[in-house]
Amino acid sequence: MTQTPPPGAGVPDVLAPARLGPVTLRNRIIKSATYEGLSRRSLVTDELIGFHVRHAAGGVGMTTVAYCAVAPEGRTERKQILWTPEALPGLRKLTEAVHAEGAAVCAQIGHAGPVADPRSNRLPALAPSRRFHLATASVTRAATRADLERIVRAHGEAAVMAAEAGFDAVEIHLGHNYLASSFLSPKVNRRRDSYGGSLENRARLSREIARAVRDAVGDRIAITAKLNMDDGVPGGLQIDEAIRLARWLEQDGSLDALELTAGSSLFNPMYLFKGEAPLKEFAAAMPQPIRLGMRMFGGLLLRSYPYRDAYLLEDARRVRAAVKMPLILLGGITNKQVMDQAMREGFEFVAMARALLREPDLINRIKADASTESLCIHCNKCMAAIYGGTHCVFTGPLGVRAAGEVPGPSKPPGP
Ligand SMILES: Cc1cc2nc3c(=O)[nH]c(=O)nc-3n(C[C@H](O)[C@H](O)[C@H](O)COP(=O)(O)O)c2cc1C
Repeated sequence: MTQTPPPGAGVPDVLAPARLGPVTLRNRIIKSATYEGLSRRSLVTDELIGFHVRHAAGGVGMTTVAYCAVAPEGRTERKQILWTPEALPGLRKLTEAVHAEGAAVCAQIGHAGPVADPRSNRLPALAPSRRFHLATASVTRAATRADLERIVRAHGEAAVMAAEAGFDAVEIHLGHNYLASSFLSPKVNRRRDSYGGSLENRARLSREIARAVRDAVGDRIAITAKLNMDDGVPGGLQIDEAIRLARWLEQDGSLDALELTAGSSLFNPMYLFKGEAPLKEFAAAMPQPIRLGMRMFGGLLLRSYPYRDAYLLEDARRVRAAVKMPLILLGGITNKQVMDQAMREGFEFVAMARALLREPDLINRIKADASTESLCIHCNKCMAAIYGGTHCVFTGPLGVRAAGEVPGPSKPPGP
């Protein structure tokens, strides 16, 4: 006689250890990249180490060092970490400190392309095609074939350095209209060569980068990519094409998992986040002349969207149905119920950003009490803090809750 499986049988426990490629994480919860704004002269600082130690001590399975650029012109701003031999000692100190807290550590690698600030970098921003962009108030330079070869190679070299520095994983940035994602976008990519036009051509750069990273490090570390499902802009990449690309990436075998994201730092940043648009705070944090542009046109760029838990789940379910490779659900994961839902729906991992900026120890609190609710209210004011040390405006730079602060009210359920 066959026994009826207990409810939830076969569904992984989000708090139990899990394999990500060659690495075992202590649980299935990943701190997703939130640009820390804590590097100096493109090198690691003690503040950056402290930031990740707090998240590691707070219970996540893996923390992600945000956006480390593979080329000087690919930094969003000049002080951002760049993969150079001089950066290695600091990165090594960081990975050792995170490991000492029992967490794994991933480095997000990429090229900001048209999102890079050319004034800060003192180099023109690269894009598929030459074009003026309101978000950076500048004209991009069309990448040459030699640029693309150099950038693909640089991703492989960055992954080798990451492995040498002790990282457990790298996450390739294929989202938010950064360089690889801007090639995917029919709106931004107007090329007539083999990198433009059909989806096969627009996807070439992303696939070459993933292949170069795999060829460079093999199975020494895990390799993931953060992939847009929808740019959130008319004429941009949309879910049907993203699904085709996810299938190709799966077939290529270059990646151990895909983290699913959405939105465009060029045209529609709030699509990434949902919730309130922190217009005033953002304008105040921007250097001139972007500040002026932000005051005048910011409302066009930063639109508010209603927030709900697991707000990317609908598109992510479609990707889930199309591929077998491990997937990381991101976007409005704030409590155990939503994490359990993600596991039930077949996602292998969840990734979290704002709720962990609000409370770096949220996962430990959830471990102690599964009914714990996040205190994050999705005001998105943390976004405006990225230029001077990313933090929650309520919690402060050290991620400390106010004395006596208690968990907030429940939010509306997700989809
Ligand atoms: C302050 C801040 C900085 C961010 N920086 C990055 C980044 O450097 N790279 C990246 O891919 N995503 C970045 N993100 C996006 C987050 O990784 C995540 O995709 C997004 O916040 C949605 O997840 P959440 O609902 O858990 O916050 C950032 C988000 C915030 C709030």
